[in-house]
Formats: sequence, structure tokens, C-alpha cells
Amino acid sequence: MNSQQCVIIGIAGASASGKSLIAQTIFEELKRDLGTDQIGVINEDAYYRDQSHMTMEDRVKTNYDHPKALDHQLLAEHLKQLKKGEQVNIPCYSYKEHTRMTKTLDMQPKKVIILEGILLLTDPKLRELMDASVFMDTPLDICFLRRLTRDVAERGRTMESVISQYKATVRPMFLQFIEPSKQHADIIVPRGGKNRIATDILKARIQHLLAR
Ligand SMILES: Nc1ncnc2c1ncn2[C@@H]1O[C@H](COP(=O)(O)OP(=O)(O)O)[C@@H](O)[C@H]1O
Ligand SMILES: Nc1ccn([C@@H]2O[C@H](COP(=O)(O)O)[C@@H](O)[C@H]2O)c(=O)n1
Repeated sequence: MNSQQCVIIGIAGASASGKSLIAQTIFEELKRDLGTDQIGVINEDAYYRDQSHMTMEDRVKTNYDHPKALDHQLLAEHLKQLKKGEQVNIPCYSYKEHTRMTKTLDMQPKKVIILEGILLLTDPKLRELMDASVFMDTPLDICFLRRLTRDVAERGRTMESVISQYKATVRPMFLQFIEPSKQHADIIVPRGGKNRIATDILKARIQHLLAR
């Protein structure tokens, strides 16, 4: 597989803006045409730095919304390897343990990679690897409400911890890093992950890139 055959679409935006939902929808709908093994989703969160050497008390103090919390270097290397037709081992991340797990996920090269994560568009070396980029422009109050529900239900958090983390780091880092990165997006998607027209436009663009 040469580099022309690996299309990478980057989807960024606030936490709980609908990045995973739109990525998953595109994955499900395109895998019917392309085949399950020819399209994959990579979550930037898998590349949070390993903190297994730290105590839980220290892990919870990390600012997870600052670019330095993520190993973008490793992510960029993996994307380059996939583009070259090589297999990669993607780290698995635990939001409950705030660190990487020992297991990794084997990913074989694919025709299409959908990359989703809050800080993707802040990094020029990642932008360089994308064939198209998207920013989910969901209102921040809606994102906060969705995050509160999701983090309590799925990420082992209390309501109080979600609220204090939001005030201390999530909102300030959104304003400092994530929101300004919108200028780098090719497409800005209002309302969230259920935006049908935006989903269709992205699918059509992927098909167009594959047909080059
Ligand atoms: N348009 C929408 N309407 C209702 N719920 C939504 C919508 N988009 C996302 N959600 C829900 O909000 C939560 C966060 O969405 P998700 O796609 O995981 O966001 P992100 O990947 O940006 O953090 C999930 O529980 C998801 O099911
Ligand atoms: N140990 C961690 C790691 C990350 N987070 C939060 O996850 C958010 C990004 O993931 P989304 O699916 O919501 O885009 C980010 O805002 C981090 O604050 C965390 O709480 N704990």
C-alpha cells in the first residue's frame, strides 16, 4: 500500500463535542463499502503519556487538556508507519487509572484512518499528515453537560470531580489551545456528532480522495 492509498481525516474540537460519535458514524457507514479491515479510528487519547510510575494522587493532578500531556511524537510516527503500509501497536489508555495499560492494540495498514482528539489541530506535524481536517463547533455549555453525564457513567468520575476539573483545566485549556486551533480546520461542523449533512460531506470527500 503506498502513501496515496492511506487517507487520514483529523477530527478535533472540545471534549464531548461529538468527535467520537461522528468518527464512529463515518466508520460504520464506510466500512460497508470499504470493508472492516480497510478503515480504522484512532483516538488521540490513546497517546496520553504513560504515568504508571506515578502515584494516583499525582496522576489526578495532571493537566490532561494541555498539549504536553500527549505524546504527539509517537502518534505522528505511527501515522507515518501506517502510511508506509506498516503495522503499529496503538497504546490502550485507562481514564480510571489515568495511565496507559500494558496491552496494546495491533493496527494493520488501512485505506482510511479517522483520527479524533481535542488537541490534534494544535500540532503542525499532525496537521501535515492529514488529508482533511474537521473542527466540531458544538456550544461549550452543551459539551460540558454531555461530559458530566458521560464521565460519571463511563469514566469512573464523581460529579464534583468533573466540575472542579472543568473549571481548573478543561475550560481554560479549551480557550487557550483548542478553540484557536479551529483556524486550521478545513471544515467546521456546528451542533455536534449527529449533523447528517456534515457526515455526508466528509464521507464524500473520503471517497473522492480514495478515487484519486
Ligand atoms: N448530537 C448529540 N446529541 C445527543 N448526544 C450526543 C450528541 N453528540 C454526542 N452526544 C453524546 O455526548 C457524549 C460525548 O460525545 P462524544 O462523541 O463521545 O464526544 P467527544 O468524542 O468529542 O468527547 C456521548 O455520550 C455522546 O453519546
Ligand atoms: N486521565 C484522563 C485523561 C483525559 N481526560 C480528559 O479527556 C478529555 C479528552 O477526551 P474526550 O473524549 O472528552 O475528547 C480531556 O478533556 C481530558 O480532560 C481525563 O479527564 N482524564
